[in-house]
Amino acid sequence: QRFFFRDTWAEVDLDRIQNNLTEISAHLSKDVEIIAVVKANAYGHGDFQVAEVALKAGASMLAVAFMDEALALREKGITAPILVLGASRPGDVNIAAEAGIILTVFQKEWLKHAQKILKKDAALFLHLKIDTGMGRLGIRTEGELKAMERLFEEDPRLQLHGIYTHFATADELDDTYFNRQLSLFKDMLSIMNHQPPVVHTSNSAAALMHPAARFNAVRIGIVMYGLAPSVKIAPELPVVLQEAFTLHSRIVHVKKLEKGDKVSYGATYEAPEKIWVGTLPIGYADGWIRRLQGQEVLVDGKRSPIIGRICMDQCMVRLPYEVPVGTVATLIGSQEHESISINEIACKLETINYEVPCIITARVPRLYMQKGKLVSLSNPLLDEKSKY
Ligand SMILES: Cc1ncc(COP(=O)(O)O)c(CNc2conc2O)c1O
Repeated sequence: QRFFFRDTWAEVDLDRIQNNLTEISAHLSKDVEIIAVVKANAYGHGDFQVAEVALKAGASMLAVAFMDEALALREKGITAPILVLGASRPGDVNIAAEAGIILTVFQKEWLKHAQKILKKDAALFLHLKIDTGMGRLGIRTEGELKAMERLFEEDPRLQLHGIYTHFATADELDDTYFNRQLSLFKDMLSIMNHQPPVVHTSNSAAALMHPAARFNAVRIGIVMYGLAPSVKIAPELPVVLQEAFTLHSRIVHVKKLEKGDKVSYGATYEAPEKIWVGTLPIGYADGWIRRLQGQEVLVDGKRSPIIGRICMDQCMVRLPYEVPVGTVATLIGSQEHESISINEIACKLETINYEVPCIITARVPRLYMQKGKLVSLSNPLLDEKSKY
């Protein structure tokens, strides 16, 4: 395993990401564009690698959370349009304009400040965000909309390229609140002098469960990674998804404990009988947080519980029997007939599946697989310039 020196790694199956996206776009009508949401390092999967695959699979645009993520993709060679979904500073608009990055706007003052900063020949592409009930970012009144529209009409440097909103409950079975948001958005659209080129409201759940909300582009994140937007709608999804992210480590130490022997900080775990114990080089600084004590990992196809407190860089598991040092442990993924899904980890952590791949930190290298082969690897600790 060259280019990383600690035997813990994540594997990202790029074929699965491509297939998920192909499945989804086949389900949508062909006049609906896909905006691939690759923020937060593509939900922990690798922003550049996922962006490449998503664009190849037909996405026409990428979306990220803030400008740094957009500029990072540009520096890695991505030339496709990138929409920044979050807030940005008016002072940075020239950088965005020059890098062909589309910003989200939702305050008239921001727009007026940007006008003062923008170079005279700049072209700044903007998507106007409407807050129809998410309560996060966006204009909320028709008055704000008309005032902003006037600013766009009077200044050719400001290109109103899109308008969008975000649903708070698209992944729930009850669509009352969803329908209220959708109709508010349509009301706002209806008072505009003319509709911008790109109109989008849907995240994964809305794109798959609410065809009436598609307009001419959808913002696809979680289902591209093969994960369901929520446990509730998982059984209703009209496409088959394949999880793309797995997590593995190799046992670095094996020992037999006698009844009463202790394991890890606080000596909180006491061997109930003679047991075999393995040590894994993964801990809470890798995002494998302490709450995961007791979670099972797969060793030799058997579910093996993490015993004692999880340390910063290591944790211990109770082995089914003696296995050789170097045996692979699968923390997320499958071995033989057993599998541990991201959803199982999310349940153990009392969180949602989105959070799990996001919290696996950068010091866990990502290995990219295509057609079963390792095609690239990202290890921010030892990047391309490293001599190792
Ligand atoms: C504005 C916006 N559009 C689209 C998406 C993609 O959603 P999906 O992954 O469900 O398809 C997100 C994800 N935003 C978040 C996902 O988790 N927390 C968030 O704020 C978003 O914030």
